Amino acid sequence: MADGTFAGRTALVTGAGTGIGRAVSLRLLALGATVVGVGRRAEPLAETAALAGTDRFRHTSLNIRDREAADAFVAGLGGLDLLVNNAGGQFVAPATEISRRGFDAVVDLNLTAQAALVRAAYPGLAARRGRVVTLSLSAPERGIAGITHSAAARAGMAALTASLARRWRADGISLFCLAPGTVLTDGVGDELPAEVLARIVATTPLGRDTTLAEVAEWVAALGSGVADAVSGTLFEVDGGSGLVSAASLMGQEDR
Ligand SMILES: CCCCC/C=C/C(=O)SCCNC(=O)CCNC(=O)[C@H](O)C(C)(C)COP(=O)(O)OP(=O)(O)OC[C@H]1O[C@@H](n2cnc3c(N)ncnc32)[C@H](O)[C@@H]1OP(=O)(O)O
Ligand SMILES: NC(=O)C1=CN([C@@H]2O[C@H](COP(=O)(O)OP(=O)(O)OC[C@H]3O[C@@H](n4cnc5c(N)ncnc54)[C@H](OP(=O)(O)O)[C@@H]3O)[C@@H](O)[C@H]2O)C=CC1
Repeated sequence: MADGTFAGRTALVTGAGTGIGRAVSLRLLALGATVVGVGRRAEPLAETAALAGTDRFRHTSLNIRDREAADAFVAGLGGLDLLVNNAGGQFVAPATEISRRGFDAVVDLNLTAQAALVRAAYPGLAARRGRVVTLSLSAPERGIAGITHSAAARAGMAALTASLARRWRADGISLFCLAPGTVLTDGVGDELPAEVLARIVATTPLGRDTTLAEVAEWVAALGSGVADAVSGTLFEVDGGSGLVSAASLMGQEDR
């Protein structure tokens, strides 16, 4: 992306204090954007701010699952050029061991709360002919044993993205999902043991992880408008890992 691509543009990045959200925020800032970063914890956001070293990064503690707070916050932003729906995640467990509350928590985080953010951002996005990029998982509609709750939620978000793309095209709004392969963040390291992660990376057809820089560049590109000839699409930038059974990788195939 060329320097200054995002000059004068404002992006909201959820989960901006860590991993992918931090890398995306720093890339957008480098391209000239004003970035509003949110997450539940203040400390990681402050660390991103220190790394950014610019007052174009504004940050606030916000739990996106707190619907009233999230709606009010997004409404207060006004015009919005880009929403990066990055805050998300799950826990690995056999489907039969996921409690009702556990299922609901993961679906709330990865579908309901994200959808509500997109809805809340609609007036601001329409005012700027903006874009939405939602971080997802590869081929969720094919199923991912071990994280069945998350696969269901991500497939729902992909369907919502496609549905809204049809209608919101008239407002000049484009929406995308981006599914990276394994990105070696602290977050994924907390979720999966190192040997499982190493096995997943080794069996990825491309034979490597997806780098933070690659994910950040893809988000920036989709957010910039270069892909506006399409909308509603889920892009798998995963080295082919979506072609390999996540079930067998995670040892959850029988549950
Ligand atoms: C091939 C696979 C590749 C996968 C690639 C994906 C990578 C990533 O996604 S990287 C992101 C990494 N970070 C995360 O995933 C962390 C995300 N986790 C969370 O944000 C939260 O843990 C949560 C949303 C999943 C749950 O939040 P919260 O509502 O605060 O949860 P509670 O602690 O109140 O628990 C609610 C409910 O869930 C049950 N539960 C929680 N953890 C587990 C677990 N490990 N196993 C089973 N059940 C779990 C918990 O027990 C509660 O249920 P009840 O006990 O019935 O009350
Ligand atoms: N790393 C990987 O291999 C892959 C990751 N992804 C997806 O990419 C996204 C980012 O992943 P990654 O950077 O690796 O993981 P992280 O765990 O580092 O990122 C999750 C971020 O979301 C924030 N967050 C979580 N829950 C909430 C909430 N309720 N409200 C506000 N913020 C919240 C967290 O901050 P805080 O705790 O302070 O709220 C954290 O900054 C996730 O959606 C993940 O599922 C997809 C495919 C692969």
